[in-house]
Amino acid sequence: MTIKQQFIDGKWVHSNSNKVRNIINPFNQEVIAQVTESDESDAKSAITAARKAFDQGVWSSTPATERGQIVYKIADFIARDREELAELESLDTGKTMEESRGDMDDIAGVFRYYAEAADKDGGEIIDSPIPNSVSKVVREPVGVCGQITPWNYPLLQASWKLAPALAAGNTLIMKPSEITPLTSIKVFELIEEAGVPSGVANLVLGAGNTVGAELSVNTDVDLISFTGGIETGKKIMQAASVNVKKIALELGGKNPNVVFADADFETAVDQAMNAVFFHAGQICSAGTRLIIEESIHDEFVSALVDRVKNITLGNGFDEATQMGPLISEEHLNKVINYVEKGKKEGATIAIGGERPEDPKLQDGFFYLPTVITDCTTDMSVVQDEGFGPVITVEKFTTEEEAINLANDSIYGLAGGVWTKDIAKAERAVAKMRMGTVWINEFNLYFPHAPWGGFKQSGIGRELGKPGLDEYQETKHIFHNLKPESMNWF
Ligand SMILES: NC(=O)c1ccc[n+]([C@@H]2O[C@H](COP(=O)([O-])OP(=O)(O)OC[C@H]3O[C@@H](n4cnc5c(N)ncnc54)[C@H](O)[C@@H]3O)[C@@H](O)[C@H]2O)c1
Ligand SMILES: C[N+](C)(C)CC=O
Repeated sequence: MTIKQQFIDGKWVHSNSNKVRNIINPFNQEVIAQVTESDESDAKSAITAARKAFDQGVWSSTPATERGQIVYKIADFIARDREELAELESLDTGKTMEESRGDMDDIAGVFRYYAEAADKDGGEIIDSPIPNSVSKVVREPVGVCGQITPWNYPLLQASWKLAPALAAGNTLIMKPSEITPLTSIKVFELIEEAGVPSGVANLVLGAGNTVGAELSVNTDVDLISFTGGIETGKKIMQAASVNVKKIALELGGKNPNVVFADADFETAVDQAMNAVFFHAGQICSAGTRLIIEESIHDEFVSALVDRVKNITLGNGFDEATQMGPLISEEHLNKVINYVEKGKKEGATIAIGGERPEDPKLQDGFFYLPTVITDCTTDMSVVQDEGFGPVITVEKFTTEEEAINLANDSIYGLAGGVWTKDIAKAERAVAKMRMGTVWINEFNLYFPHAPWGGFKQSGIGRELGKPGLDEYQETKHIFHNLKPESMNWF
């Protein structure tokens, strides 16, 4: 098996340690690839390359239109290699091919969006209050950017960082999750093919506490953009303080899905399932907290349970599969413990709550889609991010109670409301403390609209114009057209 390499200063190279990591298919635990395992010294080499490339101005002084054209080429190559990329993503994460193909389309869309945005900001002229002067504002790249991504949407989360950083003229070092690096490696081949100059985009592969920690603490890095868990986010924030790096954090969520009695019942049931069982619930914005109006609670739970019985678990490459495995044994154990804790706290397992018995699924990290009822807001299953195919159900009787339940969380990533009453929907979302709120929808995102969290779900925004702003410094240029002595001293 060829050992996949890191990409530093325009070259594919082995790590200094020469150590190798096996990459595992979560469906059957087969080794699907071997990658070089970077360490701090590799991260330092990549940072040096990115620093040099930035300081030489090779990319930042390339006209924005030209940068946009190169970023557009990356989008075209992703579209061209869609099937290969989707296969790598499904092998690596266990998600279905349909999901992976959808991800690749979204990813190409993100590169296109930022390619087009690259030359659209000509700065602005300020109406200066000082006579005989010109006051203008320009946007410049931040500098050297460290980018750290998680395993659940490996290339999608990478694209939200790579595309705006490149479009804005930065240099970067990306570190994908050590367990799902395959699509990121492939996209760096496409970045090279598109003609991004050497040293501008660098890829290191390896563990968070070595490579990721070096990116966070190194004073030659100007910005660190991280997507992942809240505890890692806190460590990165602390490390980044050493040189007051700019930080962008996309962290976890425990996302409420509020269903009022007047909602379109069938659609709300169907979408409540999509909200949580897509990618086996391993989605930051999964609608894991179902909050149902009491008058329809029993009927809703019963309809949900009936449909959950029919979810087909299996290999992501099998067209019949609706839900794949969890990412790893370690993560499976976390989900098992999370549900067991809920049981001890008095919640009821309406369906699921264990591993499947099907002999064909025993080599994979599968967990049954699970509905937990009799939940109260103080329970850990309601408050903690389980990150598995598990939905908890709470009841409410008044609009105010529904909103209070929805907001009762340290997180504030996303949430949804289902009702036919337009005024009620608008009242509800106005009070929900989350970065994204959906009315009669769940889990939708697109490149044009910003994404990010209130409260402990993060700092900053990705996607949309704010996603580009993260990678830009704002500079005010004041030009005195009639300089005169002040005669103050
Ligand atoms: N808000 C969002 O948009 C969003 C999107 C996807 C995932 N997530 C969150 O990601 C989490 C799941 O991902 P995960 O388990 O890979 O998260 P994680 O925090 O364990 O790891 C994420 C990345 O951080 C690296 N890392 C680990 N320790 C580090 C350290 N000390 N310093 C620097 N880097 C370090 C890892 O190697 C990995 O690349 C969930 O909480 C999920 O909600 C959030
Ligand atoms: C941001 N999103 C929804 C694509 C993936 C979250 O895990």
